[in-house]
Amino acid sequence: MDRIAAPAGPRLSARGIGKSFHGNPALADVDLDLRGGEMLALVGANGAGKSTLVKIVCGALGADHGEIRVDGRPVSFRSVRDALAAGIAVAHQQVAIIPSLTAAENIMLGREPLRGGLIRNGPLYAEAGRIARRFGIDIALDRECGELGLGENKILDILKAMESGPAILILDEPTASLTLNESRKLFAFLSDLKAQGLAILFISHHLNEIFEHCDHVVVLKDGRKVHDGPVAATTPAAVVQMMVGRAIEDTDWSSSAGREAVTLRLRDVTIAGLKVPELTVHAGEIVGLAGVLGGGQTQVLETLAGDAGALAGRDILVNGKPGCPASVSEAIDRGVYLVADERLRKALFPGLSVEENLLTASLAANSRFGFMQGGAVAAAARQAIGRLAIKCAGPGQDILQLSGGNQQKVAFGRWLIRMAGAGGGTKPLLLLDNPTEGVDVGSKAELYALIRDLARAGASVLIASAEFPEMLKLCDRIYCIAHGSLGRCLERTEFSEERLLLEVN
Ligand SMILES: Nc1ncnc2c1ncn2[C@@H]1O[C@H](COP(=O)(O)OP(=O)(O)OP(=O)(O)O)[C@@H](O)[C@H]1O
Repeated sequence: MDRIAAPAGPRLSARGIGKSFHGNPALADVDLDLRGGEMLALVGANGAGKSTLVKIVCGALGADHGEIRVDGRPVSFRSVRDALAAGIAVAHQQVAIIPSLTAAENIMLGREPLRGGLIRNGPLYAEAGRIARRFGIDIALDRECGELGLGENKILDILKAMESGPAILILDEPTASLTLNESRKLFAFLSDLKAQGLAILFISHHLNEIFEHCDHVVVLKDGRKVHDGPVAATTPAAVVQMMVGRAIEDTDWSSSAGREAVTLRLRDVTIAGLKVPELTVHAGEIVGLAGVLGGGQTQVLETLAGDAGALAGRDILVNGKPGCPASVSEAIDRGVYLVADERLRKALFPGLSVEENLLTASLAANSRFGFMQGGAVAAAARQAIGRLAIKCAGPGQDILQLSGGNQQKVAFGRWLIRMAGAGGGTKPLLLLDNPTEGVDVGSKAELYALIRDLARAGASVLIASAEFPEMLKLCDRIYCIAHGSLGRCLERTEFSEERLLLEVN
């Protein structure tokens, strides 16, 4: 940990960094300075080049141009290991924690004290305890990580990254799926690390976090740096303007279409241990499910989308039809469309192109005698790419080459194409699980407008989001999950973040 003692100059300097992919520039001439004891926010719209810059700085990707210095000395990284040896550690968005191991075992993973080939538990717990105390962490070290909250797992993940004693820590969207309480714990931890002299590079789409916790902000737009200055010298509105080139209204996106027929009704059912005494959604309505992470919201949405087998119960109506769909294809035929969380694991097909991913739910509608109708297919994909402003080299690009936020838009676009193909007959029931994770503020507002317009045109929407402010903006009503049961349903007049937090804890 000695490396943390900060020198006067920047710990990390990048100069003139450039990178193109197949001739398309992702970064052009970017400079960045990061000092010890500073938390620097790197922001930009989806596809602006943030992850590419981080990958270059941490040795995962080579730059075409430019120079990186650590403590004033030029460095050349050929791997993440090289960057780690120079004192640069990264904690990625997805936590690399093994749920079946205890907190101590995860902290010590790969460097367990051994005797005769056997792990020595006493010294393992003693060393894990020493590390936890060193960073002021108060987590039960003998608990299995699967029983801990995501926020605690995120802190453990960062603790693991701290094991090499880095002077520079890079955090790529660390709060993307954390609730407010979990984010608070994480920021308290980061603030301690900063006080100890660590230099932190922080990527986030949450401007409130940046203005509350960061010292400096660098804005990227289309691969170029367009702003670099102290957070105290700017405003969220100015940063948004620089990122997306326009102001974003902070508005109410709820449908307020008036309640029509009930399209979704569950009464007295239990879904994966969560009691649901009653849940209703009307056509034209946007309804939220608020809970702590792992509260059962995902299981409710996946069950309704036919992804968890049949659901027994006498009073079940899903998109206007009795009973719960027993399979995903039955749900899709009923007009029940799920935008799943964890996009790369559940919502997208990693080996396929943007176009193929967009069309997977509409193959039948776009084929004739078993053959895909090339023209219709290409036109539908192009339209979705345009409507959602998906930044890609073209429809044939591999989905994995898109930035995270743009991948998320593809997961959404698939259902837009399906809805267009299905015509106006059956109105859809949209099930949205953290639908804007990793999406930038500008694109978020566009997705909110789209969801509201779909609801106003008669769709029913059920949404779960770790971002409570998102649900407060979008929903007409919100059900709160507490103590293993879907409980109180708040009307818009009762909405506030504090109230939601009180109801779900
Ligand atoms: N391996 C790759 N091959 C081709 N293009 C790529 C590759 N990696 C990134 N890109 C492109 O580089 C650009 C910048 O992407 P990057 O992931 O750095 O954006 P980002 O700012 O991190 O976006 P987000 O907020 O969505 O995560 C995008 O247009 C992306 O499609």
